[in-house]
Amino acid sequence: DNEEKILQHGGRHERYKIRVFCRIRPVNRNEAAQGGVIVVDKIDEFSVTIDTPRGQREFQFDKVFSAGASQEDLFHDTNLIQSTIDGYNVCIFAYGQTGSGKTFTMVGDKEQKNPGLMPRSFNAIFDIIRENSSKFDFKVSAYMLELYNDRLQDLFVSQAGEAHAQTQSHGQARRVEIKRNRKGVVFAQGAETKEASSAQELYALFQQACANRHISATMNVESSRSHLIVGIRVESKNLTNGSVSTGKLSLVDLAGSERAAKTGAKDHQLKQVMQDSLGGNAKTLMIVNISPSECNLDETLTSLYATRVKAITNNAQRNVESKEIAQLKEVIMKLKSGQSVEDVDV
Ligand SMILES: Nc1ncnc2c1ncn2[C@@H]1O[C@H](COP(=O)(O)OP(=O)(O)OP(=O)(O)O)[C@@H](O)[C@H]1O
Repeated sequence: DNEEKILQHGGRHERYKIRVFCRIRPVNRNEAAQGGVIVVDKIDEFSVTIDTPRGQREFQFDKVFSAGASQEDLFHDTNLIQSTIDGYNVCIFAYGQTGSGKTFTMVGDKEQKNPGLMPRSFNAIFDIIRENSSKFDFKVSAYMLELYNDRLQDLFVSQAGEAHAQTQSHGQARRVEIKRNRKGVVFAQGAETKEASSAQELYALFQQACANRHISATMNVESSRSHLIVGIRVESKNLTNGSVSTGKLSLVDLAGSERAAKTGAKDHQLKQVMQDSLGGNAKTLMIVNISPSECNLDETLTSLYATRVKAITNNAQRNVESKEIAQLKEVIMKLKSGQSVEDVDV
């Protein structure tokens, strides 16, 4: 098991090494037109070599996917959906230069003939829910954000809707801010959350969110400058003992890394979004996407050096609360909303 688990405190905490996958995309037409010289080679399941003018460099990963690897292969090896249901913070993100295959990996192609990790995760969440519905009550909700020029935009609020809301609130734009709760879990305060009761509903929410992006995710040069953040909360109540656990799956399609590096100083919000994923309490998987071609050699090397984070260990922690605490919270909620609290509640 490459998760390198060390159980502590009755299984509530585990040391979790951040996993890093490397995915090499196929040569594209543009690269073929420039000669199509390939400088990247997957030499075994865990290693890639890069031919540079100064000699060959070798990089190690938890897994390497060559140009022939399918979307199914990649999703199969991520293996983190059960953890989300079990109450962990899980983060999967794609890193790499513009055009290296981040969106293909996370979302898939435009026609969804080859769906990526997001739609596959949506399906897997509801498959697991269906299998366990006799023992647990589940609630799935999502928020979707775009981070553009260091500003967080709620993708469930259309820009037309936002303009209307600003008129109503005397020009005050609704703000989404990244905050951290007492357990250290990062959340997007002020972001609209929507419930979904099937994978299809979740996908429809995702499509609605994409329609509200600043720039369409395909074709436009500008697309590479915005980060897409999809957050999915899964709350499960154990029907036998009443305990409640809340897991969060964050799926992040980062902006092109070469631009992120150039505007690095301004990316404060991105740091907060990612802070519980890197060195925090999440189970994190980073996928570094690279081009195989000589013409992208410099960016490929930069990406590979930048993602050598194998030493970072997270303290993954389940978010479970006992039946008693869950009940107390319910009582407090009722009191706050002015309802009476019966003896049986406590
Ligand atoms: N593994 C792959 N197999 C087939 N096609 C791929 C693969 N990876 C990427 N592509 C294709 O290459 C093109 C660029 O990929 P993609 O849009 O995913 O790059 P990106 O890293 O998200 O770029 P940007 O930073 O500009 O958003 C797309 O047309 C995509 O379909």
